[in-house]
Amino acid sequence: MAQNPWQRPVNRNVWVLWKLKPFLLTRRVHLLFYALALLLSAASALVLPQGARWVLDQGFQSYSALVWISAALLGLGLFTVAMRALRDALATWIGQDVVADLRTAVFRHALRLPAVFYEVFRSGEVISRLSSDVTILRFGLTGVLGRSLQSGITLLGALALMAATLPQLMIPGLVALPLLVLINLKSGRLQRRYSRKEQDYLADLSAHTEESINGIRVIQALTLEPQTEERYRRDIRLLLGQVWSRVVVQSWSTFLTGGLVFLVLSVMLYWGGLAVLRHQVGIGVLVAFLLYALMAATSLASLGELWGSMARLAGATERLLALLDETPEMGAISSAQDSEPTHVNGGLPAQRAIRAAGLHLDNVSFSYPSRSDSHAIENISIDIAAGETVAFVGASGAGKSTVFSLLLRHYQPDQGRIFLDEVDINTLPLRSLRQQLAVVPQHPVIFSMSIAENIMMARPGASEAELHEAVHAARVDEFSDRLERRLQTHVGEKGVTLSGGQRQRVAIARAILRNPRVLILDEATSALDAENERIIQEALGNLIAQRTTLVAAHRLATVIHASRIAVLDKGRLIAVGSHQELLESCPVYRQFAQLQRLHDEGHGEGAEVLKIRA
Ligand SMILES: Nc1ncnc2c1ncn2[C@@H]1O[C@H](COP(=O)(O)OP(=O)(O)OP(=O)(O)O)[C@@H](O)[C@H]1O
Repeated sequence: MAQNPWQRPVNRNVWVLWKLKPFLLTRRVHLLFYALALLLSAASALVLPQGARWVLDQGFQSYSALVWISAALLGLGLFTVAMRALRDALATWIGQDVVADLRTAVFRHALRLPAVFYEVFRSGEVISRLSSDVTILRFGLTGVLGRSLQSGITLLGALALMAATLPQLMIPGLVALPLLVLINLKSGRLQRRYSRKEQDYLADLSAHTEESINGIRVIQALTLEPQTEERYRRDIRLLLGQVWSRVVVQSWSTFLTGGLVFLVLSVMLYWGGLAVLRHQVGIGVLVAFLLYALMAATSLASLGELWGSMARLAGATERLLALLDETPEMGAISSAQDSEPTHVNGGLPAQRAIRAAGLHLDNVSFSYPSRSDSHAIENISIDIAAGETVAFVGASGAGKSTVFSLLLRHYQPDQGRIFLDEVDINTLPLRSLRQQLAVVPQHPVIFSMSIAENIMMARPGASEAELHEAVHAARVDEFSDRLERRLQTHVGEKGVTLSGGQRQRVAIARAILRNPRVLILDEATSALDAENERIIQEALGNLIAQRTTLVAAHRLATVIHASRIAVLDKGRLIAVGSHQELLESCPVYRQFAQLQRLHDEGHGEGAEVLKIRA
């Protein structure tokens, strides 16, 4: 089972439920009515044994008394069930509302957690918390808390009325009480432990399920179905093992508590019966007392059971609230207006009237938190003028994507600063920074919606004309026009119905529509064939001409268009210059160019470009 710091919150105390107070307090009026209904339903239930006492002692003495008593029983019964119905309806209402708020708050927070968080925390676990833990909370808040309160009130009321009716008969109950409490405490503790593990195994199961379904093609291609199935079975077995242990403890506890309660009741009946036989007390008094004893015992047993459920509830609450305690990214976007790109060129077509931005990296070093012992990039300094196109080349793992992640502030440099137009990006609001940048990643993320919606998410307020302009510039229309529903075609989960190159074109259209000041192309055209890459390069040419562009590419044909080329080697910037300068002065670049030439000649692509430029 995977271990990570977030998986098992240390403190599982039921007092964690207190932390739900802010969510509950927004429903004060409902809570007030709920408390009233709870009190009244408990009180009316406590009156019933008094009615029984009266019936037995006086009810059968005249016809009119019998009529009155029957009518009173009907009235009291109706009142009790009405209060119960009101109590349950309010509990459900409040519980569902609170859970909806909590769920929204956690989801909202999860959207704003930094990249570092998701490196350690598997997305499946976040999903598990938002689904299975929320379900526990939903049933817990509506059922467990309400029933605990009801049982608590009934227990206190029944004990008080027992003491008022036949105090001496309470002795067997008082003797058995410590034993009952002990059994309940012990079983509660054990159940808590098992249910905690149960939740962790469940989180693991969801994470594995998500991973397997997401990677289904790899699993099928590697014929790993039996192994994956076996892992799933093992997860289920572990989960069931915990459930079984919990059920065994629960059953033993129910059996022992129930047995003890009936023992006590029998002793009470025997002693009380002797007093009735000796005419020391009326039969109605004894029946009322025994009814209260039964109520007290039932409430106590249900409180014991609820203790276990309360622990489950506390665990689920803690797991959800632990997410809320995580620190969001610095300057996280808080409202919808915050994330809307606010371009100065308003309704103008996307490509016009945007000012490029200058960039300056000043001695930047960074290590990923999970690999703090090695630098992903080290002492990088570079000045990039507004409107310039700089290509970053270097072997896989040299640090190209890391530079881009730092620019987007997904991570903070350990050392050094990054300036956008001479302003330290850390001093910029995140919204302002990110709306000036657009990234076309190597593996674009496509959502399960239409092609148009996927592109429009880059700028939700864009006009139809702007959308079509971006679609055409990125050559999306070349494949969308062949589809029956054109841009309205649904692309399936993660865009499975599109090819890699088509997904890249959708991402390029997004960037064009976003209309940024700095464009980042991270192997953006790697999945395109030479012909399509040439077409897209042309389209990007327009876009690139008016803004600062950073390109990471393995293909020389792509890199060669840049104004300058920056060569990265194991996280260090070892040379910056034009293609020709680097060919002459930088052995690493020369080797890269040679390898590319061989590759391009081997594939018959790009060689032309190389010859013309070199
Ligand atoms: N999230 C991460 N956690 C830990 N280490 C990482 C992470 N992402 C990248 N690295 C490491 O940082 C170094 C730089 O990676 P980066 O992705 O920036 O390289 P790259 O030049 O973009 O490579 P490629 O051309 O293969 O995309 C590599 O050693 C990589 O293993």
